[in-house]
Amino acid sequence: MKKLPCVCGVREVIPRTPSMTFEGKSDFLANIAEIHYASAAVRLLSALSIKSLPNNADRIFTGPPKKDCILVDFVRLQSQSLSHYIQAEHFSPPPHRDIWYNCEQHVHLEGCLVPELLFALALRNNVNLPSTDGLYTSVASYSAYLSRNDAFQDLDAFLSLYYTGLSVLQTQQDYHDLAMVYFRQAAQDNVRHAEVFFDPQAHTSRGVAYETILAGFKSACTEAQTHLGISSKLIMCFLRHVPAADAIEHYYTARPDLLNGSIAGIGLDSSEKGYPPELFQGVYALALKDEVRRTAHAGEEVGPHVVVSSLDKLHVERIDHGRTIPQDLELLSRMAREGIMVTLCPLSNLKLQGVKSIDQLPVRVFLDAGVKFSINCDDPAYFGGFILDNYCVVQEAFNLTAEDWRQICKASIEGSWCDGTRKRTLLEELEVVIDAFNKHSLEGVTGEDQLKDQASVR
Ligand SMILES: Nc1ncnc2[nH]cnc12
Ligand SMILES: [Zn+2]
Repeated sequence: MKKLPCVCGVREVIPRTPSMTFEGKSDFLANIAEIHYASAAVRLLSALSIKSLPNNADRIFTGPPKKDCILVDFVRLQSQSLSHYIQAEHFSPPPHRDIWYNCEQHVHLEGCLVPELLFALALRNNVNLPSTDGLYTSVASYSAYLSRNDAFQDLDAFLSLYYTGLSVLQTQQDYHDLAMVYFRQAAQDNVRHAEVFFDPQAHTSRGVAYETILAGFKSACTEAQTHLGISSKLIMCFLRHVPAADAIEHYYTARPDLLNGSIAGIGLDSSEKGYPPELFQGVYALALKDEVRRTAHAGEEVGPHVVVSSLDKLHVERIDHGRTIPQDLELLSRMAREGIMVTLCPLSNLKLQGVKSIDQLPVRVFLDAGVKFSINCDDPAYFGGFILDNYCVVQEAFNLTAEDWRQICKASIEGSWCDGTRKRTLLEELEVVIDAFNKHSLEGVTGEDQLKDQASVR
């Protein structure tokens, strides 16, 4: 059997030869020469229940994948048995991979605190992570951490883990590093414009200055633009479980940045049950008066009435999640009529038990009803993947056509808060990739040819 030159942690598999197969775990591990990219290595070892690195793969690299490597879908590795996964037919990339040219509007930067950064920052800042629930037992307890991620009962169970981990974030550099985890992956996933959430109250309540958080995130946005070509906007979210007066106080602290565009708008997140949108009418009225952009999480765990209240009482321009919208047919047609975009987060809804399977999400319903929506990753460090993983699971569940994807990618650009010039550029670029895809399809290029093309580009 051919020796693998290297294994990389991304979500698609490019076989060196279409016939390459492995007999099982031990064969697979025996043929890894190097594991490249720490997060992937950690996930791989965890997926295979391996406690330490195999002898012949004792070098772990960080940074972008090398060209000469085998790319492995670690996300699927976690959910399927290795023997199932390594069948040759699972080695082809999704057919529409090339036109997944996208914008993302629903990702929490705090939700990008991947285990390797979490534990590195705990060391860097001398933070003792709690071990009472057996979760953070040592700086090497990645597998405990990952297995916890697979067992969230609901949103609040996840949020308790999410807020606990934030204690490692202390300096401007920490916030910069956190945001760069997202932007680096986004660049690999073909994200061209990203609107990213952050929760200032979750940090100021621990004594971190608002200015520290903002400076770290802003410098990462600048780096993403300069080095990765990704434009971005910051959206500050208010925490529903914290009294609304605190949201108003934070609004005034951030107001100069909201008015000068350093922060593009406001959002509302955290526990949905028991904290109706009405509680936050005051702060949203301030934003409306200041002509500051507004969005809110609604319809993630609770029914469509919270979406209606968010529209009517908070005057939001977008709905984050909106999974339950189709339960109210009048609301469904209103969303289409008023062109209000929904930022769906498939893997998040799956992991937090909102749906039993991805095909229960309203992807086809929204497409047919003309509701604009984008596909997003929410908290990728916790839910098993970044944006492309979400695109992959949607494709698997709904078997969408190139035209469906065109509609989704177009909506994700049109529903963004970037200016008209940037939108036009992105829309033009999208048409170029779709034209190339259609031309390829007409010419009858086979999946295998596309695979070869992609492998040679890398
Ligand atoms: N999925 C989610 N819902 C509500 N608040 C959040 N904060 C981070 N992720 C969230
Ligand atoms: Zn969210």
